[in-house]
Amino acid sequence: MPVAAYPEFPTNIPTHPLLVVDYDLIKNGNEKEIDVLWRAATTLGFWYLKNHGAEEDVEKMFDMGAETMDLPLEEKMRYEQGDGGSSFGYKFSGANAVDASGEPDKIEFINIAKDDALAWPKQARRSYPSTVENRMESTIVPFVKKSIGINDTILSVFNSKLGLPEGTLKNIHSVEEYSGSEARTIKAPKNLPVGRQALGAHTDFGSLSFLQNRLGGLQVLPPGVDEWQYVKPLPGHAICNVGDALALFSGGILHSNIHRVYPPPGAQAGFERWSQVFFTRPGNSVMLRPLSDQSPAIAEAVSRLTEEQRAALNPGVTALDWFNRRIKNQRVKNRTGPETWVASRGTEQGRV
Ligand SMILES: O=C(O)CCC(=O)C(=O)O
Ligand SMILES: [Fe+2]
Repeated sequence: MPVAAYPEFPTNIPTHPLLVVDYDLIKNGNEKEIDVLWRAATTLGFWYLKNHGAEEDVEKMFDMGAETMDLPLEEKMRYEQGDGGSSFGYKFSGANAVDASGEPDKIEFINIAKDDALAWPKQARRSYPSTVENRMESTIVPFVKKSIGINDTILSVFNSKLGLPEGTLKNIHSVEEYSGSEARTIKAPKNLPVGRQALGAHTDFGSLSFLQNRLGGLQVLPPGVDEWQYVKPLPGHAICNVGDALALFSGGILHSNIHRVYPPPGAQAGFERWSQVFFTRPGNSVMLRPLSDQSPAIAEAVSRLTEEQRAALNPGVTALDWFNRRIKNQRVKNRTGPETWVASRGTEQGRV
């Protein structure tokens, strides 16, 4: 469980400064703040979000995560996500590869489907450990609803900036349709060897990620830069980022950036590292493609691309297929060789 006071992020380690976006201002339509958000989303694709109002919900999710990870491994394994490409449920440490050599990851997490949270007390997709189900009403449903509200607001800003007909992005991320949207609580053990990847380099599969972490370890490889850089956690600030689906829908205008998780730097390495994420992903049936027919700005962006880039933005699959392929090919159990890693890739464009 996150502790009250952690050692500071070391001052001698370079970090990548993210733009800070004030959610309150965004919600109130402040044009200057919307421009900051747009700049962040179309350059690195990562930004800090303050005044989002979800701090207490996130703390409770961390408590739920601690209760869940404290269960015996045998009990957690009854809810494991499996090797078939589904994400919901528990993932044990070492289930996924972190690179093309098949080196296993060092994190465990619990993924809870937005569909299960919203259907509660009915079961929509699957069952979860008692520590999850006992906190569904008090902790998970409020966190999921708040995260959906925040990500929907951001999607509506992108919708208008992209010149899409009103409600286009909201409709393809409809809460009614089953989707890969989920809450994830992650635990990485303390004292990992320096330089050992806890979570391999990746772009996020879906549209928007709303992330909270307390210790360093998250790194980004910014466009045009060859060195990985830490993103420093700031108290009270979420870290938000664009995922692959939005990059494809927007014809590459919105940027889904590669990131990974290393052990926390300096004295922070001696502590368990916890993160809490909500991933907004498109409805399962939605085709991933640039929405050029609905936005002159997207059509224009696509017209400037090379044939190869255009093909990469048109994978010809639904969100569900995209998502399943990426998850399935990450699993060490499904690995045949480096080609399995390649098959798990999204919009990284060969950068990992
Ligand atoms: O733990 C973190 O800081 C990042 C986690 C992440 O990138 C992910 O779960 O996709
Ligand atoms: Fe990620």
